Formats: sequence, structure tokens, C-alpha cells
Amino acid sequence: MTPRILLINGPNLNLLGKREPHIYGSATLAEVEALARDQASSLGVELETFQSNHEGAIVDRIQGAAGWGPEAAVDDRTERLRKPSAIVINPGALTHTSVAIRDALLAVDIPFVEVHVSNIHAREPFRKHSYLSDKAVAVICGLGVYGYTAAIAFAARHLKAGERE
Ligand SMILES: O=C(O)[C@]1(O)C=C(c2cccc(Sc3ccccc3)c2)[C@@H](O)[C@H](O)C1
Repeated sequence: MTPRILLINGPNLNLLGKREPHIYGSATLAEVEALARDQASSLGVELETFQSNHEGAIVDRIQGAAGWGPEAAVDDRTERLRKPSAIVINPGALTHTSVAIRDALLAVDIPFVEVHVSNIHAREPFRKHSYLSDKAVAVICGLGVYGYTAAIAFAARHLKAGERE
């Protein structure tokens, strides 16, 4: 079955390209998602995207990836769970505050890559801490929107390597 990656973007990332282009670049979220989808497709991987400004909605979507809660990812035609094999997540500001997202990611036990458009370690002190990084398979930050394509490429290779084992 074709590996699936779930790309999650958190609060305010719907504003990508519209504000603070000097920090977050000029690409819109739609352009970023298209870039990521092209990258996934070129590697034979399916990509599902989700963006929310609400912590609980993100937790619900992560739980849904494991077939739990209101957002269970079920295939309409076959009722099979379309569970992602990996998650790529840019939690936005929730990176620095959300134990709930950390707990949800640990609960579903799906490998995840943490992505940040900016280099959070070169910014304000409060952005230097992430509640996710110590549990992430990889953390990519400061590559701009190309961090997403790097994360997809890494996740796809990680999945393919797992298939071969
Ligand atoms: O660099 C990132 O990708 C990051 O995850 C993304 C963030 C982010 C995402 C979207 C918007 C903003 S700030 C903003 C608000 C309105 C308009 C433009 C930018 C920050 C920060 O909160 C994080 O600290 C870092």
C-alpha cells in the first residue's frame, strides 16, 4: 500500500506569504502544500494536508490518524483506515506551548518530523524551546519553505527504509 504522510500546519500558518515575508518568505500556505505534494508524489508517497489555528483541532486530527476520536481517517469507499505512516508538523506558536500536541503525537506512536520555516534558535528566547523536538525523528528549521520538501523527502526515505527491513 502506498505510504501516506500527513502534513499538519498550526496557528497563523494560513497567513504564510501574507505577513512578515522577511521571516517566513513570500510563499502562501497553498503554494507550500503544493510544493510538498509534488515532492511526495515524486517519491511515490501520498500526502494529506491539514491546517488549523486551534490546538484541539490539531490534537483531534493527530488522534484521527490512529483511527481515534472525531477525525478518524476512514476511507469512504472501503471503510479502511487511511492511516498515515508519518507526520510532518509545523505547530507554529504551539511548538513552544503545547503539551497536548506532544501527548497526542506520543499516544498515536506515528513517527513525525518537526519543521519550522524560520530558524527558531536564532530568534526570541521563548521560541528556542520546543515541546516536540526531543521526540521527533528529525527537526528541520531555517530552510524557509524548503524545509517542508526536505522533511517530506526524509520522511519518505525513512518509510521506504522501514519497508525494506
Ligand atoms: O518558523 C516557523 O515555522 C514557526 O513554527 C512559525 C511561527 C509562525 C507561524 C505563522 C505566523 C507567525 S507570526 C505571523 C502572524 C501573522 C502574520 C504573519 C506572521 C509565526 C512561529 O510562531 C514559530 O515560533 C516558528
